Amino acid sequence: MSVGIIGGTGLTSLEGLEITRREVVRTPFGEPSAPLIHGTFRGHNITFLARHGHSHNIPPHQVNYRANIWALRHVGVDRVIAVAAVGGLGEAYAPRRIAIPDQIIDYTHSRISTFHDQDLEHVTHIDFTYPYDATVREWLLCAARDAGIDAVDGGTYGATQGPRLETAAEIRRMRQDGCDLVGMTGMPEAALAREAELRYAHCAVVANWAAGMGDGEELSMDEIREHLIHGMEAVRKMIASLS
Ligand SMILES: CSC[C@H]1O[C@H](OP(=O)(O)O)[C@H](O)[C@@H]1O
Ligand code: HPA
Repeated sequence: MSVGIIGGTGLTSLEGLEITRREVVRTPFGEPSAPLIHGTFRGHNITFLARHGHSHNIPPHQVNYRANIWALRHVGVDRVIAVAAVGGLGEAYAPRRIAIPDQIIDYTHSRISTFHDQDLEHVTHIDFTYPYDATVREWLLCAARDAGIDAVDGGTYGATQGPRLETAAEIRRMRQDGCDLVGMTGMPEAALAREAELRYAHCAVVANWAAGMGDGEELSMDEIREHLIHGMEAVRKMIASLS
């Protein structure tokens, strides 16, 4: 089994990964965000990819999601853990909490969201009723339990276009829609992974209360960064506890 880890904000490299090789993959869809980093981590073969590039210079709406997913599949990855920073919308999703969401609502637009748009002979509709892979979700939840981390099992991830954060009214609407978490990169990444037949789940790290939640103050990037440092430490522990 080969595990792909897509690291987002706060996780541009995986500390503790014993690197064996860096690989620049060319894809029919252009350049992935960064070279793939192959290595081993506590007995697992891991391929790490920095979603926003190693120097974090690619904003969420400009990530080449197709190239990233294609590259992971090309090198033989079969499970993908997508680590993502999110805002929390509900009581259970407070800053620093880890959540393994089970649903998605997609509010993004103008992103290329399929591998199938060049197929002139067939129209392909993938099933996406349950957007995350059940086995990878359970694997992550077990790892969290083993690491002593109280991760939330479930939640709906609302994917927004970014790169700006949301307005308080947008977050109120998202709550009414049933969103628990908000981020900017969950789609089309998850749908492309499904099209590519990769087993994919999200490990969401709550970096802040979503806009207008919490104490109603404006969002502070310093606070977000601080929460993320703690949250990503928990993610590393979880990855170290994967069975
Ligand atoms: C305020 S940080 C916003 C930034 O963090 C998330 O990135 P990722 O999902 O790659 O961890 C969010 O989607 C935005 O890109
Ligand atoms: O509040 C947020 N909104 C969107 N993306 C995010 N990523 C971290 N926090 C947030």
